[in-house]
Amino acid sequence: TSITNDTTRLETSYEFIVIGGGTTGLAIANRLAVNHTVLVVERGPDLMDNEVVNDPFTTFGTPSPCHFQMSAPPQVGANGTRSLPLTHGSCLGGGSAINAMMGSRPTFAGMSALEALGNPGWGWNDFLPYMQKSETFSPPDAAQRADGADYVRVVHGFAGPVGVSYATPFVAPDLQNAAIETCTSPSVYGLSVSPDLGTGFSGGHVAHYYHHIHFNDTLQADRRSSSAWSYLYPKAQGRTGLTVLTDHIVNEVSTKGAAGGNITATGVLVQPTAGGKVMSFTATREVVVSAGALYSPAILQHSGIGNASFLQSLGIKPVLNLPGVGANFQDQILLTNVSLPLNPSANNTNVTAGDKVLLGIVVGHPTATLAFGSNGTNIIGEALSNSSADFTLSVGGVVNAESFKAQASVMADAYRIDHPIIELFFTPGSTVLDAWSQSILPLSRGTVRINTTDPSADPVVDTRFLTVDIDVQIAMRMARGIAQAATTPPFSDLLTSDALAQSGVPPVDATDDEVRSWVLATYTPGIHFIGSNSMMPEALGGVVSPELIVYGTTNLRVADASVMPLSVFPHTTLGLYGIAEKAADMILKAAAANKL
Ligand SMILES: Cc1cc2nc3c(=O)[nH]c(=O)nc-3n(C[C@H](O)[C@H](O)[C@H](O)COP(=O)(O)OP(=O)(O)OC[C@H]3O[C@@H](n4cnc5c(N)ncnc54)[C@H](O)[C@@H]3O)c2cc1C
Repeated sequence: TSITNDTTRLETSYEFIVIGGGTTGLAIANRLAVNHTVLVVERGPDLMDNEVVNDPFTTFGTPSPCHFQMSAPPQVGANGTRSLPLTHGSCLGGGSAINAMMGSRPTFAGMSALEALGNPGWGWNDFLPYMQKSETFSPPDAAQRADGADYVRVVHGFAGPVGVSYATPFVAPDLQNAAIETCTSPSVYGLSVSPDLGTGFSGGHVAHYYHHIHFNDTLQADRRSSSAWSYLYPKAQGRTGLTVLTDHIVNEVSTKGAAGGNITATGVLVQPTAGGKVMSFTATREVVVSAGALYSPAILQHSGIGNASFLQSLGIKPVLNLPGVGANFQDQILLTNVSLPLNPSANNTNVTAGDKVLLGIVVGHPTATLAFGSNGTNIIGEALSNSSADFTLSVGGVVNAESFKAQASVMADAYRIDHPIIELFFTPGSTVLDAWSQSILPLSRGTVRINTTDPSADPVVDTRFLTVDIDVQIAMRMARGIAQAATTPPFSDLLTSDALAQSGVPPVDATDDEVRSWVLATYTPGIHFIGSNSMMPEALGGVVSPELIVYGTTNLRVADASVMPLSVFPHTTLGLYGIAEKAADMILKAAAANKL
């Protein structure tokens, strides 16, 4: 593999060009380069030797040279609006080089919803083998098992590049077991204990959680399993056909095509990230856009692919009128910074974790019934069905009301099976224990739009968080779930008696108005951006087909978080490796059949 930031010695033609050397892009490039020439263009640098990036315990908010924040239009707050910068990774590995490595998978119900939205071949049974292909799962050792960790062998992979393991050492087992027991209490969510949250079954479970970290010495010991440390850097992953160009941005995809017919991607225009001369590279087979949900729609728009009248308003000549580009953008929301002071007498129980802190070592997933009572699925189903599309349509979050209704309908069906509605997770600290809660399947939709023809400028990402009432109702339930957990033994026994008041979370008996105000004043982005080039029928505002080919093109694919039309990955990364493996498989099959 050649990794360089110098274009002078590069070939100018490759069979495949992958835009973005992030989570999905490097995984796809690795598979294609086994028997094809591939150029990856990555905007950020190669930080292979940077120990801040490599160390799995420097996570989430730690200053890192890969860590960037995009400013975004203000969103709803308790008393007006709030500014919520959007965090993303820009270096080899992309988001996987800075994320919290919580190793989450979708459920059977979630993948059924994705399939029902018009995506045959994307159900759980089709998708599981691709998640397995990407993974080397390290079963818990005897000590971890004694502390409660478990797994279900048949759902895991044991020969893939991505290391997935329980934390080693198994931090704060007393906290973990107390948190699990508390989540089984009817006064919290009444969850049942699961051996493994990756089986596809949800049904209201809580479990010890694994992370995408190479704790397994056969891969890379104690390194985060970023896509760079999984699919690129290890010697076993070396590919003579693979060239990775860092510190350069793709300005646009070059295309040719007859009017009224499908267009063909012929290559990309590239310039140094720091500015400089524009160069052209040719792709003889396909161009794959993997620049993530914030940037991939912007690249298509700069290429003349998007809402034609919008592009014309910026002076860009439309190549393809595809109004869904940049619509359907979504993110889960997070209730975070809930720091519950630790009871000093609990120190002896091994709850402190020093600086070896991993986010979310215990995760609970209540269903609608467990969160909202025995009639919960009907309450949520009706709320979804009755949600008005008007506001979302007026801001361009969906291209038509049918799209909003179709998405609400498959979400209601997913909840009817057993899909989790909320995630509650626990994180150890030295003097505090943190409880966090995250929404899973939001219905609010925003937009990603360029506002200049300068390809190096960030797009405008208008998230429209919590603009559909059902999302606010679920967020309020999330806040109440944290309050209940913090006051229910044995978890509460680990905390000071005034821990909840210290954290600022409204008490269990707070009024709805108090809870709503606190939620609107404190929520943050979940940083699981998706949807801005959604895989769904074109009539619903879809941008790519189930084969991930951009509608109206012969050989332009998008494969990254932007293609997910629904947030069925509670955290995105392990699912995205599944998307990468499936995309590579489809691309290689098409190449072998000489279709492209
Ligand atoms: C702080 C944080 C914590 C997170 N925690 C978790 C977690 O615990 N578990 C989990 O599963 N997920 C987590 N996520 C989410 C997950 O990391 C992302 O969803 C995922 O990395 C997105 O992958 P992607 O391939 O779509 O895009 P990315 O990984 O973002 O890759 C896109 C790449 O494209 C590059 N690029 C952009 N524009 C251009 C251009 N014009 N030309 C060339 N290159 C370009 C970018 O620099 C980037 O490297 C977290 C994310 C963040 C930011």
